[in-house]
Amino acid sequence: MLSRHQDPIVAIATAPGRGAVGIVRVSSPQDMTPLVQALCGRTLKPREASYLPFRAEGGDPIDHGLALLFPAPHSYTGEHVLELQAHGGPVVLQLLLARCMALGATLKLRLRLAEPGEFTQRAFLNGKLDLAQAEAVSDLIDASTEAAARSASRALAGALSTEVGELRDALIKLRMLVEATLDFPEEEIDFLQQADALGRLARLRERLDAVLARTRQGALLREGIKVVLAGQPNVGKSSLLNALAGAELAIVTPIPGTTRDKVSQTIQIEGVPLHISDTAGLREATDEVERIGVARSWDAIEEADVVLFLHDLTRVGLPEYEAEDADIRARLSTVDPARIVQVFNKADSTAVPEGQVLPDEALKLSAKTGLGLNELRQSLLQHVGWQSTPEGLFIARERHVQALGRTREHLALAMAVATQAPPALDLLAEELRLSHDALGEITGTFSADELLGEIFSKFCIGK
Ligand SMILES: Nc1nc2c(c(=O)[nH]1)N(C=O)[C@@H](CNc1ccc(C(=O)N[C@@H](CCC(=O)O)C(=O)O)cc1)CN2
Ligand SMILES: Nc1nc2c(ncn2[C@@H]2O[C@H](COP(=O)(O)OP(=O)(O)OP(=O)(O)O)[C@@H](O)[C@H]2O)c(=O)[nH]1
Ligand SMILES: [Mg+2]
Repeated sequence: MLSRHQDPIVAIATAPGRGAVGIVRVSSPQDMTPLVQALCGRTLKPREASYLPFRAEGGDPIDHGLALLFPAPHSYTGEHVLELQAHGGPVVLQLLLARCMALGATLKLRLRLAEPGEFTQRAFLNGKLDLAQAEAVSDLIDASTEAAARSASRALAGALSTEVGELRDALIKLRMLVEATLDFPEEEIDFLQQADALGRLARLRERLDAVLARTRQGALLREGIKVVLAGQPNVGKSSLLNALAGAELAIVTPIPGTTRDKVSQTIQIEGVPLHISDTAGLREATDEVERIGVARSWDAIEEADVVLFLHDLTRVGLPEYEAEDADIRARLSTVDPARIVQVFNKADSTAVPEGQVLPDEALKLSAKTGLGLNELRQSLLQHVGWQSTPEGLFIARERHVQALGRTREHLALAMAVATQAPPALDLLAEELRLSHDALGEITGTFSADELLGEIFSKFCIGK
């Protein structure tokens, strides 16, 4: 039975709507000469643009455009690819698409509409791209900042894949040593001493840590961070959101309890997306609407990467104000302190109470004048471990960070086993296998054959 991955697929490749040029693209594992002949009225030279009419059923042209044939395997998908580059009107492109589908039926090609990402999926299945590169294609298209686009392009060119590949090669060498000792005990390979397996493990983990750190940066750039503005009513949360966003997004009034719903906006600092939420001031709510708003504030705090706990400098020290702040502090005690940043707002005001000593790490700023906002921005980036635009940054995903984390865990377990005397070789082999599996998830290239190939190419099995 033919799998759905063997069906020819077709889609409009360009964005919907009007455009100067629009492309309909077909990818097929089978030769496309009959389709090309019927549609273009002639055969095409490989990888050469031909200007010709795209013919409707009766022979009339749907449009005149450029046809391009990329014979397999030298195409984006690794299959035969036909591109019809037409005028970019939505109706023209729909007609071309429908014509391809109709010809597919007549010629019994099993041609169907492509699913989202299916051309790139084929590129992955045919080894044109690995999984991390395929993901980078999508990240490049979705990039909303220059930094994101540049780093997605680097990932597409294989920056993450290369790093992972180097780790994988080192891991395979280690596995070879251990598996060989297991499989050929008569060889009496004392791999621990002779091959310095422990040293190799330690070096591998060091390299892994370096890749993990860079991958985290890449993931930050892609996923961004969730920042929540929290604190008593009237401390200036909405004013701070507006100041950071540079727009009047949330309503600001001197009336405590102005904000009731969560107001969110994504801004960027040094290309890192910050998803900022302004929330209802935290207090014992006086009505049903506010009560729900405050409950949402707490939900937002739970989910945040960073909580900006805002205070009002003009009121610090006042007994009633301090009592309210203490209540909030008590409830915030369940939140990891590393996620909380203390911010004292209204530093522009002359009414700052005398003799007030602020915590060392606290930030003083003014949402009104913008004083201290740059320090806040830097502090936010620092808080999530952003290192100012390192050269060669590649975009990455939380999935990659997680996979590298699991790779590291199994490596640490392997090290623990290897340090025992005598080491339990089967356990060691298992932890290394699990580590290798986790690493392989990133590029999607893991296969047992690869490992066996390495082992048997280096050892003389006939001995
Ligand atoms: N018109 C058009 N532009 C496009 C694409 C496309 O499919 N069509 N792309 C995609 O959506 C991107 C380019 N990606 C591509 C990747 C590989 C090959 C290709 O033909 N590869 C062959 C030959 C390589 C070579 O000549 O060096 C190969 O891999 O063997 C084509 C496009 C962006 N621009
Ligand atoms: N002097 C001074 N006043 C400020 C500053 N920031 C905010 N305010 C004033 O403080 C009052 C409350 O500001 P908001 O931004 O609405 O405060 P909030 O924390 O969102 O209040 P709720 O929505 O009620 O929780 C307004 O009158 C602002 O003009 C500041 O930096 N300096
Ligand atoms: Mg508000």
